[in-house]
Amino acid sequence: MLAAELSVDHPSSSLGQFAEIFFEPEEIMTSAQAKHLFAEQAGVAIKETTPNFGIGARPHWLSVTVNNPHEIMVERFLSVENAWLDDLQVFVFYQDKLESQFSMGDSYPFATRPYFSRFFDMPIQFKPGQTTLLVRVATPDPMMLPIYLNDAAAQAQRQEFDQYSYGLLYGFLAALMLYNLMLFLGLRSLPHLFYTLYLAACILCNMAYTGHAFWWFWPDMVVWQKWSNPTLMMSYCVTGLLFALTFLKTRKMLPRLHWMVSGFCVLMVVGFVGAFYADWIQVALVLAFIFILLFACLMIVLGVLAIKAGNPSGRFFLLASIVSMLTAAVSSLSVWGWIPYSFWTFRAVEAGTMVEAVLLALALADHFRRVEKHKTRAEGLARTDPLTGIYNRRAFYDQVRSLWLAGMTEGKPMSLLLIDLDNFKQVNDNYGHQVGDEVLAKTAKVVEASLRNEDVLARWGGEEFIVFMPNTSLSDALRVAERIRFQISALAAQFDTTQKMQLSASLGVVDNRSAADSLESLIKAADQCLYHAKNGGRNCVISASLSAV
Ligand SMILES: Nc1nc2c(ncn2[C@@H]2O[C@H](COP(=O)(O)OP(=O)(O)OP(=O)(O)O)[C@@H](O)[C@H]2O)c(=O)[nH]1
Repeated sequence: MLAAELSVDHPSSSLGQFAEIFFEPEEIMTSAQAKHLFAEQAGVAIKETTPNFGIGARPHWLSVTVNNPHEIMVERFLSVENAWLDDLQVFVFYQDKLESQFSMGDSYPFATRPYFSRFFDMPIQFKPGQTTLLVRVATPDPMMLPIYLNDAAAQAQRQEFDQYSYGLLYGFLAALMLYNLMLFLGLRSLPHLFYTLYLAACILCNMAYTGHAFWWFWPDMVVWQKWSNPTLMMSYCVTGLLFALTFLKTRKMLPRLHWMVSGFCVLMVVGFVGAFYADWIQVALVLAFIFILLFACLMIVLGVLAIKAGNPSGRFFLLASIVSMLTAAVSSLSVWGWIPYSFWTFRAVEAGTMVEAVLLALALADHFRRVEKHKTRAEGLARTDPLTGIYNRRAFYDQVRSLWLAGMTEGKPMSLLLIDLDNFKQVNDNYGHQVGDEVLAKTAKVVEASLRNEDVLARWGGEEFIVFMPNTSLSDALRVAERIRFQISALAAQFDTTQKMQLSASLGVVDNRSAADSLESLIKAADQCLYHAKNGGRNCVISASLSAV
């Protein structure tokens, strides 16, 4: 015997370091032939906690000798914690006699398993003394063999942790997925749809390779079970890239890369569909693994180039992709046997998926916030006069219409002022257009300073301003108008010009009682007053019911 024997008294023992191993020659062997070969020392001790023979390995046989030092029979669970093996046979020999045997794997319906679990678990009775376990594994998938012998308590503990941790993972991803679906339905934005699909593919892909999906969703569909892993891996990559392309707006910002990535996706999918129809599962698996590897690299390249092209949301995206790639690399390398397999290295990708999902959700939120900010700014700009910073004509109507209607309904007094700078053409001609602009901006400031918060001031045209004053009688409005006229005249002193500046304004003032039954007619009446003020010699206030003040 090359390997040490294992005692039943070590719960959660990993079988790898107690196993001898050989790979099966061309023809399928019986358990008796295999046992004979092991007896002739054809096996080698592997001394690794988790034996790993990579993708497409030939069927392997393992032999482990288990010692029960007690005088009574004890029960232990043999647990092969790899959910994707196609064919697993376990033979239990006691004193050279075959006591029991188990056949299971992805190529058998789930119901044939001796114990309902996502892994390959089986209860084994160990009689006093030595028992030999022979295990035969055949699968085109990565042949990684974390095999444990657990007592009932350790088995229950492992299962409990397994269930809680996957409950947390699926619950978290499903909640995020539904939330993004709602956002898509509400906002109709494609990145939210593809992110939802990406999360769905991510959950399903994880459920497939962890064996949950076979157990819960398709326990009798052995052919689909065989194809589910590579198919869902492909779906994961395709939806992830669709999300990246739409989210990073590559079609507009990085068109060449956009078409290259899209073409690559199509090529991979066509290749995969071909392999599916030809029933080349190994080709499909290799394609899926290559796609996953390139997918991780592409996501990082897309993130970097998007940031370079000036897309600020690319930062969260890049961070998410780096986390995802690093953790996926740890898990993949442990599955392929390039770094030691352990619970943590295998499940690193799941922790990475959760972090990635949060970062991508943040990326979407950041993108949404930027779009909203841009929209609000654009809306603000569309409503603001750029020179003076006050409302423009359109915004004036938007603001005042509802105030006017409310005032009319409640029978409140409302007044309106039209202010026009006098001989403004001369200001431009004498001091230049730039000084003219400054005069306009300062006029807006002094008028604004003379008003209450509820009054609405806007630039009505070139050198003309309008003020709507809710809850204001004509006499109050006249007082304000007069103050404004005075302050505009005083503005001239603020300009240090060689030739003393002459500045004044004419104002037309009306109220709803004396002048109008609609906002338009109120403005028209104020305009007429202004016309009279200009004709009357300028630098004065004319109201609808009063003569010049
Ligand atoms: N600097 C500057 N000038 C402007 C702006 N908008 C309009 N103007 C000028 O304002 C002047 C208005 O001229 P007019 O309509 O003849 O009026 P006015 O010279 O003020 O004469 P009255 O209104 O009759 O007192 C024109 O010369 C326009 O070029 C602007 O945004 N900046």
